[in-house]
Amino acid sequence: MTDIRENWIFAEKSINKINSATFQLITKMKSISEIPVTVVLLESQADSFENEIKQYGPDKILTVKDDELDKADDVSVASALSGLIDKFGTPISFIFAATTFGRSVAPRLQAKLLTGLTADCLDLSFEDDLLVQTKPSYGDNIMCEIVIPDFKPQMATVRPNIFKAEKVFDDTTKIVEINDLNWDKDANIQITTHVLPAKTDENLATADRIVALGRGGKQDLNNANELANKINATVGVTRPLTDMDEFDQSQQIGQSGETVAPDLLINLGVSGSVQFTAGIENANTIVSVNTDKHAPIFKQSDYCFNGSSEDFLKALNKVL
Ligand SMILES: Cc1cc2nc3c(=O)[nH]c(=O)nc-3n(C[C@H](O)[C@H](O)[C@H](O)COP(=O)(O)OP(=O)(O)OC[C@H]3O[C@@H](n4cnc5c(N)ncnc54)[C@H](O)[C@@H]3O)c2cc1C
Repeated sequence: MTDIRENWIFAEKSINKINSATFQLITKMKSISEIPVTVVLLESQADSFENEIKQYGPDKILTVKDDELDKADDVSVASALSGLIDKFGTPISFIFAATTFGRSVAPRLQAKLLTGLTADCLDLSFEDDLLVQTKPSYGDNIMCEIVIPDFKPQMATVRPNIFKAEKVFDDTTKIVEINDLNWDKDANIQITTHVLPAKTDENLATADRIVALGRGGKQDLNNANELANKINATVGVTRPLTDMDEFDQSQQIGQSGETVAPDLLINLGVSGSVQFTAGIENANTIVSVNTDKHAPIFKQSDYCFNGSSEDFLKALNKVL
């Protein structure tokens, strides 16, 4: 297979829109790549998501138009991407968002291509053509830099909301349309319809304001809900609270939950473990409430209230 001097990004689609993590990856790759950045987009004949993607300034978009592939499952998508590499050559790197879909497609493609993949990266950089992939390890206590010197494409999945997406205002993106890609259809699975998850209005990853409850704040759920309603915030939790009936895993913030980037984050009874703080690095203003004045969360907070979450919530709800 021939090598091509390009870095590729997989454009992930949620229902009827491009996942914002794709735009974040384009901005990041454009800032570190000295060679062209190409976005791979699979879409139906009627769609034109390339118009949205090109606002973020990739050098090229490979648009595969195929109504069947648009509805394909992760096994078939991996097959199609492998077919695309057969057709155009092996890029230097191929990057996916570390979403549920990206985490499923990327390793399937890696196995087909017999190359290396680093999952769940927090940062990327290049040393010439070598992609340096930074990811947390040992319970997030250290950051590892991983490289794949001997195989291509160098593959990585990157957590959403680590990088900021920025639109650009030049119109130089080249769009290449492909209408004849061969791919193996997975005969075992047929996707007949896409259904939006029930809680799209409370999506933590894109929420502007979050009230986060920890073990020290769980008894104040009613007051916390009242505050969240008043300031139009989404409620998130630390991992231990996902064992309670009131919460589920989709509300968990942190290393094994959501990475969030709100304008305002209010932590109530959250100690500030590294696994939790790994998910809040891009929050803008952090307010934390804790009865322990030495709680680690205070080190990462802009405003600290050393006291009980009950006192804090009652006082704040009263003035709002
Ligand atoms: C592989 C792995 C992955 C993990 N992933 C995640 C993850 O994604 N997200 C996550 O959150 N955790 C994760 N964890 C768990 C993590 O290590 C911590 O156990 C967890 O974050 C602690 O949650 P907490 O802060 O709610 O509880 P605690 O650590 O028990 O802290 C409770 C805090 O509340 C304070 N407090 C007590 N009473 C009050 C009160 N009345 N008012 C105000 N403050 C009070 C206490 O002083 C304390 O600081 C993971 C662990 C592992 C091993």
